[in-house]
Amino acid sequence: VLRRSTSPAVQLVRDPAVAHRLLNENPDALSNRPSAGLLTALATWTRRPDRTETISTSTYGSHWRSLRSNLTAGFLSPSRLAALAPLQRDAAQDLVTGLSAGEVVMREHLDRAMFTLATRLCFGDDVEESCVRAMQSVMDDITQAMDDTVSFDGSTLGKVTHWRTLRRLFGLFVPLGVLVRPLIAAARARKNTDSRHSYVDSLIDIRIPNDVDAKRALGDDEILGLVAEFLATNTGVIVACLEWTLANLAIQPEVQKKLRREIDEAVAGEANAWLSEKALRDMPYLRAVVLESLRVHPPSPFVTRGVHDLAAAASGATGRLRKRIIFMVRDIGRHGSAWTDPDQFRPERFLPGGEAEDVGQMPGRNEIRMMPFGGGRRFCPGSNMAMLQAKFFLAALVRHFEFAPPSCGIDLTEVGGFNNVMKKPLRVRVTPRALP
Ligand code: HEM
Repeated sequence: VLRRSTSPAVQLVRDPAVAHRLLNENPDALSNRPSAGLLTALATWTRRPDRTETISTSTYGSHWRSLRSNLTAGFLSPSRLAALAPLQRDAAQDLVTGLSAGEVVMREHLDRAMFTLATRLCFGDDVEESCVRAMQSVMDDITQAMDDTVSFDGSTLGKVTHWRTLRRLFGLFVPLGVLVRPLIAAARARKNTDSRHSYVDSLIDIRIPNDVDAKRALGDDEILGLVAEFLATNTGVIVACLEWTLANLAIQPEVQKKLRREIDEAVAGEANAWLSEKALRDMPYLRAVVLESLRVHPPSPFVTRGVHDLAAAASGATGRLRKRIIFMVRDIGRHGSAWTDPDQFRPERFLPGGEAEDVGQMPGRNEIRMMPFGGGRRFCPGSNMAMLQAKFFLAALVRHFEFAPPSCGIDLTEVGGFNNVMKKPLRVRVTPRALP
């Protein structure tokens, strides 16, 4: 009885047509994730959880809008994305240099490269290597603790377990803070200098609308939460996407060869050995390979929405959670009504003339056939950057190496958590290429 009276209803959505109808017909009701409200307050012992909100946890409204537009219109604007190139090249160069012939477990190399790049984007390029690795280790623990919250079912017993997991999760922000607070202080100290291009610099500058004093700056606790969100979103999901893509390329050498041909031709037209953002945009097969990987193995396997009490929402509060809707992103991308041979990895479907020639990374206006970056108002604001990173690193790897299955073969079993990663980290046989 208790369980029934306290647990919100849960609706699982696996059908692309139903996902499209729900998101299109209910943009207001589906503009929030389920709030953890009381549980978060208990776990953090804070009365003002709104003061530690990130973009993903903020309620739809002015606070969320300010944080999100700082990321999209400010930090991820096209000109800023173009300015990323040197940092990307350094990270790719380190990744390529670190790989040698033989059987290699790719995840540790990819994690290291992507995390180093993420910290540079976040804080600038003068963070000590030992600090970067220490942050990586704490962020690994945070990701693990987040995965442990996935099984929360809303039951009373679940709430007790969930509360403990949340406490552990929030406890990890203490060691993260020890590493990050000095970097925030250093960024505040360089406030009036020209070398201010990092995400933390942008967070120091923004002003948040506020009922009390019109606009206010973010405090260090809030910046810490946003930094953790940035480091997590810029590492785990992109690494998962690269790992799944390489696994499929190793299994299908003809797809790998075709991709390599396109990469070699594109590099031949470049002034240096790395592909520019413009060149990456003009590579249909590279785009098709990454999209097919995101369709078959979406790194974020589900997307949640919380339908809250509308009366309370009208007065600015989140309101009691009435219903939890879970869009099963993986099932949607493999639905038999939208795809032929949905489980097969076949990038050609995204090429002109293919069944998905008009499908892109975001849901279409008239239909949804896949939604690896979510949909509706809370779709992923980093999708363009994610595509750019995935394509750039994949092209660098396929240009410099050939990838083949190891003696034990490749196991495509998935682990369902917040991030959909390979159960057995990918091991591949790597052969360096003599570059043309
Ligand atoms: C392959 C890489 C990535 C994948 C697959 C991915 C996927 C997703 C998904 C499925 C969501 C939930 C969307 C929804 O609820 O409708 C999301 C949200 C989000 N992502 Fe990404 N993401 C990726 C990379 C990034 C990057 C690089 C950034 C930052 C630069 C980023 C920042 C965010 C943020 C801040 C949210 C919360 C948005 C909000 O609540 O308004 N993501 N992402």
